[in-house]
Amino acid sequence: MEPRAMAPVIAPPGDGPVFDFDRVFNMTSQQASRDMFRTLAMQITEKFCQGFNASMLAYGQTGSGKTYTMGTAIENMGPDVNKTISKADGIIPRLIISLFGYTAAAADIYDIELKVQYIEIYNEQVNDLLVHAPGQNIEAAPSSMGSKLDIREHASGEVFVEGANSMIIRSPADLAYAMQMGNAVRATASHKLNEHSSRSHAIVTIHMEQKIKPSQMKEFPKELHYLRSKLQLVDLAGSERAKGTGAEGKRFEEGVNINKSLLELGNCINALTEGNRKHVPYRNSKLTRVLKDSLGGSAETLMLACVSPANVNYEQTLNTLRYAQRARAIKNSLKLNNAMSLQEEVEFLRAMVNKLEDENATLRAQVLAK
Ligand SMILES: Nc1ncnc2c1ncn2[C@@H]1O[C@H](COP(=O)(O)OP(=O)(O)OP(=O)(O)O)[C@@H](O)[C@H]1O
Repeated sequence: MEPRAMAPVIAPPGDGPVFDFDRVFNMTSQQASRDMFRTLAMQITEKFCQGFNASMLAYGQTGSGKTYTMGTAIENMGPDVNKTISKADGIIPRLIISLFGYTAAAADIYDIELKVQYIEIYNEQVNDLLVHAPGQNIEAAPSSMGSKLDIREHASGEVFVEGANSMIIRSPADLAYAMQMGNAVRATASHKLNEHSSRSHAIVTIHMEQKIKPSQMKEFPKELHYLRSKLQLVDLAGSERAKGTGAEGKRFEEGVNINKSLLELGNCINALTEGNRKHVPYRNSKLTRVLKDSLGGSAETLMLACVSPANVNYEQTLNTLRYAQRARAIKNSLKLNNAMSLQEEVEFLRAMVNKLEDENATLRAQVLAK
């Protein structure tokens, strides 16, 4: 969220407020445009692959295009993602392609492990969306849907969702499958629970661990021998005015919880921009607890503000722009995640020694065979 060069300025006609942003995409912007891809997908993929935490949040009123732009609703991605990507596919499928482009290019240098988690926060409850085993029929009724998961923090400050399933991903198809599974579970639940898919915050988290290959140890400085990073992709629930919606019962409760969590997110943003980092109220909602690492932490964070061009939505648009304007003022300090615990370091070195011994044995066998 740190300011970058060349911020375009938009202003409503007359003496209305003026907002500045890093980039503005208008109604003619295409998902596939290089600009959109470079600014959104590539920028955070690059940081993530370099070993920094990264995150992207889509904020805006209901129906403003958050899911469409993020590409959370991956539908048609098959094993060969490059061939199946379509003009309308959003950021996530494009990000998957650049991510696997990197892992292929770095395969001679690092052993890379990727894992994905997919959760939603609905009515202040954290639900796991990866509830099926890989390969299982994802249309089947999810067994553990509705289980309440807890958010915890490691001593290092790293936030994690306790008990959330992690799927190892070895190919773009694995990641697309995980997304499709999560979406199917969300859709099943939304059928049961009053269309809640747009009433919940959806969070995809990708963890990457990179361990240098023994043969490359001498080529790279020690701080690049081990990298661990986390990428969070967040499709926030739609912000809505409470008054005038006529919502009652469950719908009203959902609205209250969405507004409360978005308000708490706004409060954290305010505290961070006021420089009062000791009293950032992360603990006031599940959403802010999960996003603690990404907000005001050591992550590269990008907020996407989705707005409607219609006059009737002027007030909502103004609110979204104000929200994004404040978020933009947060200054994160990027930090490389290359620290290992003593135990991890011992295991890492042991694995290196084993690999070197294996390589030596193979070489010796080859020499003897000659
Ligand atoms: N740039 C766009 N081009 C074409 N169609 C779009 C675009 N943005 C959104 N849409 C369409 O508008 C509808 C609403 O968009 P979307 O579901 O992405 O909104 P949302 O902000 O995620 O809503 P909610 O808060 O309810 O989840 C969808 O049918 C989507 O396909």
